[in-house]
Amino acid sequence: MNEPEPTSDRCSGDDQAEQSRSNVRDGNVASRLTLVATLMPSAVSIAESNGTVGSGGQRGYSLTTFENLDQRSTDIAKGLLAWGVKPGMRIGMLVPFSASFIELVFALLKTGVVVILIDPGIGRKHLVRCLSDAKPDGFVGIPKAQAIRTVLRRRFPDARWNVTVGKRYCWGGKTLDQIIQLGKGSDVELPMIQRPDPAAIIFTTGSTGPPKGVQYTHGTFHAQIDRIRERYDIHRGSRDLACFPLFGLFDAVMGVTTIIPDMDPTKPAEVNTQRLIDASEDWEFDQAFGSPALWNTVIRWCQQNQVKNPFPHLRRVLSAGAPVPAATMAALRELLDEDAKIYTPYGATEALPIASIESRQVISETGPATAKGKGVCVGNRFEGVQWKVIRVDDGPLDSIDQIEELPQGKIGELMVSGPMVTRQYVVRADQNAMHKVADGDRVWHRMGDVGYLDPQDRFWFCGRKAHRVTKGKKAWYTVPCEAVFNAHPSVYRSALVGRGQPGDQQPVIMVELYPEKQPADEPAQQALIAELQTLAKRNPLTQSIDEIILRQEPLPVDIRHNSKIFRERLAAELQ
Ligand SMILES: Nc1ncnc2c1ncn2[C@@H]1O[C@H](COP(=O)(O)OP(=O)(O)OP(=O)(O)O)[C@@H](O)[C@H]1O
Repeated sequence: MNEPEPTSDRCSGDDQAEQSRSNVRDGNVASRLTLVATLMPSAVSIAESNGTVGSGGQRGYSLTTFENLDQRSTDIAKGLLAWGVKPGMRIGMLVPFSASFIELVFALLKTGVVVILIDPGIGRKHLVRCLSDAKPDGFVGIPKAQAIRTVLRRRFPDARWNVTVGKRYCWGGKTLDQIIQLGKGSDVELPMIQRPDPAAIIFTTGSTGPPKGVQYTHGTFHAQIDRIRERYDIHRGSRDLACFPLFGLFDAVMGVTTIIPDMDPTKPAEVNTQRLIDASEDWEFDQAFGSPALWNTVIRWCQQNQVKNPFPHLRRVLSAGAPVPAATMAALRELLDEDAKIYTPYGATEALPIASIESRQVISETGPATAKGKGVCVGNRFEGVQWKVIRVDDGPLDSIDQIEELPQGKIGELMVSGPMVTRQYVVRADQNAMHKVADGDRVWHRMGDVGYLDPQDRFWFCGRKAHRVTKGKKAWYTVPCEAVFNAHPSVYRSALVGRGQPGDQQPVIMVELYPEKQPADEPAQQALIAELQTLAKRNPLTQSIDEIILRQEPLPVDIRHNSKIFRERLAAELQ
């Protein structure tokens, strides 16, 4: 079960000091929660809006202290072990993001099982397929999820350990209450877990093919937590508005209060901003984590309602998963305290966090370069990350001897290594060959992103490797080319797509206009296309792009970030 890990994944000096100071018993990432619970037992760990509103207009919250969270997750873990669940089994989580979700994930980690985590935002079809491919030994799920699991039971032949969070109907297994009772009455010991032991399988978004199941070890989580805490200077006692569910898990082990707002986390663009403002009044949160889609909605709402300072205590905004345009950053800054910082971490499910940039740099320096087609600067590396830009290759690269590292400034594909970089896919394991490069003890992960490094060792993202358009030796990259068209005032967003087979493609630009800028008739449409063609001709990056299509419908994007354009679908429309 213990795979070899690079030496850099071992405890850092700080970790060791913290571990010995606090008697953290093992390498289980959940042991950090136990440590926090001993340091600040009665502090609020999770405040979850419960949908009630008092006579004075205040919203009701269900509160969980760190001690409660630690104790209940231990009871559940012991109950699962007493029932017969074994470390190393794979258990799927089918509980929507909530205090209960956080508690259950810690419980499963304490049990030593491998938690299968899937963002429901990836859609029903992908969800069932991913879960089935992960071959779960059981599920922890709400009644609705267990009912669906029962109907689809042939897809999950090994799923025998099923816990229902709520009322159990005709399907087997136990209820969560029964598990807690079992745990309370049991003297079973929690297993000793080491950092290289597997902790979770987390799925990618599936922007470039079906989602892949990434194996996280406890060490991966430790590295993520340490790097995020250090770089963003996060301290115990902070209060985080968690609009991006998984961050609630990190908050708990950092001693940060998680405030779960009244919103559907799978639809961030539909957030009700007034409810976030209410949460700010109630909790004075100083940190918030959300996707760019969420911040866009917040900005628009505040502008329309002339709300000037919606979150007066907020000092740290983390916006992850996709680039945040300079204009969005500037608009968000307008709403925040002058000292507030807005960070955009860069990374992928397989490797997070890799780099980060702060809004001031984007607004004053890198954003204008992005608009000219230089790519999106995602910032400099987190400590412990190593990266290389190598010549683009569409095939596997088995070992480090097969790569060709490119000089600074040249566009190639990015590969990374470090303790936060996962070593393998365990679902769609065939993809390991395409993404992993062996280098002695170390494994490099090929991000599937193209771009270049600048003289300050910052990475400039130029798009996905799979989305580049090629003709002979010539390549067009999505982000730089699209930026040229996005600069036109009528264009909301655009997508570069190839007509034909890779290596012999014609670049085509598909354009989504602002709704109010739709041309009224055919001549107006032709005039707009001509303007865009002139814009293309003026820039060496795009001068060979002749074909421009104005789409009537919006470009297809992922729901999770509302920004990852499904270019494969568009390409299929063209063929
Ligand atoms: N700050 C950022 N700026 C630009 N792009 C980003 C940023 N952060 C993440 N990304 C993009 O998101 C990708 C990682 O996304 P994720 O792990 O959710 O899966 P995916 O790559 O979209 O899906 P799949 O691998 O299944 O195709 C990165 O490789 C990069 O392309």
